[in-house]
Amino acid sequence: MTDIRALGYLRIQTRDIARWREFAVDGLGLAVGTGPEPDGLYLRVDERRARLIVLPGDTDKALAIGWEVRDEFALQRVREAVEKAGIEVTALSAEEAAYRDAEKVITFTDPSGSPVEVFFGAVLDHSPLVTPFGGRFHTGDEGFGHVVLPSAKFDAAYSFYAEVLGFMPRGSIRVGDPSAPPPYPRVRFLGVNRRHHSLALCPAPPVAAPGLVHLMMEVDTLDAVGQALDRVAALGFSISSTLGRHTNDKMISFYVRAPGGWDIEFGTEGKLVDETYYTADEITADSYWGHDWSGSEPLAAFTPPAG
Ligand SMILES: Cc1ccc(O)c(O)c1CC[C@@H]1C(=O)CC[C@]2(C)C(=O)CC[C@@H]12
Ligand SMILES: [Fe+2]
Repeated sequence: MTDIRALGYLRIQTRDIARWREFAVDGLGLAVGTGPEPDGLYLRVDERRARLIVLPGDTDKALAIGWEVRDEFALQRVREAVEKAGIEVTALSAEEAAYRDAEKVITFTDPSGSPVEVFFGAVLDHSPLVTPFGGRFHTGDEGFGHVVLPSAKFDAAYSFYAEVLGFMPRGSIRVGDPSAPPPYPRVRFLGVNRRHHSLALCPAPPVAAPGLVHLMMEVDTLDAVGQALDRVAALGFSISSTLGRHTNDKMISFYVRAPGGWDIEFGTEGKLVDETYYTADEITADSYWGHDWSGSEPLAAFTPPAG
């Protein structure tokens, strides 16, 4: 069992915060929340002040993947486990934790180089959540959603999340050349709660930015998914994958390119896992239907910069 309860938040940096606002608010239908940076875009989908924090900067990249634990004792156990694995951990000051709307936060870099924060004591916003198009997001015990991270040190990263942090393996899919001999490169899915996966690791070349393949957010109806698809398409955002239903979590989703070269997966009907009976299986198709990626622009995480 793991002390990690859920994906809590994602903080990113972008060169084009105005376009990000159009994308997230006018397109995906997230509510505008509040936060400490006057120029920051704080995006709210539930009773947390912000789940997705977008800050202006000179590159597009992930600043922090925020994982949540239940209390300070769990946070201390995580800290000890990570340090025992030989990774340096920083305990943030009370001011730095308040900046993240948490009571206590530790930070470290995972074996692939992704910036990780682990926190407890999320600060809540009890004001009514008014999303611009009435969309209702599925978070709660299942957390914010899932992230897919590129990894150039796949085996070390997988072992770290599964064996040090205690994420539960939730199966895999082979990727790359189907005629290549074993060992097969795989995307591996990992869960920390009843959401099928809160994290997936994807083998990738060593590319500096943005450090994200996608972030998945879940809404409560198929109509809300379709309406968001219509809006982002009308706003000129590139649809990376058509609508489809995944074979592992059974989610119906589409993928759209965010400013910065990575995707948001926007879906519904994700199936809850009963860990009592679950086994980590290998899926041989990503979807029962749909999910046509042929129109996708290349993901920055798989594309070394020119020159
Ligand atoms: C297969 C699958 C199941 C559940 C998900 O939430 C999900 O995002 C995926 C797709 C993962 C997908 C993949 O398996 C092969 C490589 C892909 C196409 C990418 O390059 C991004 C998404 C990746
Ligand atoms: Fe996904």
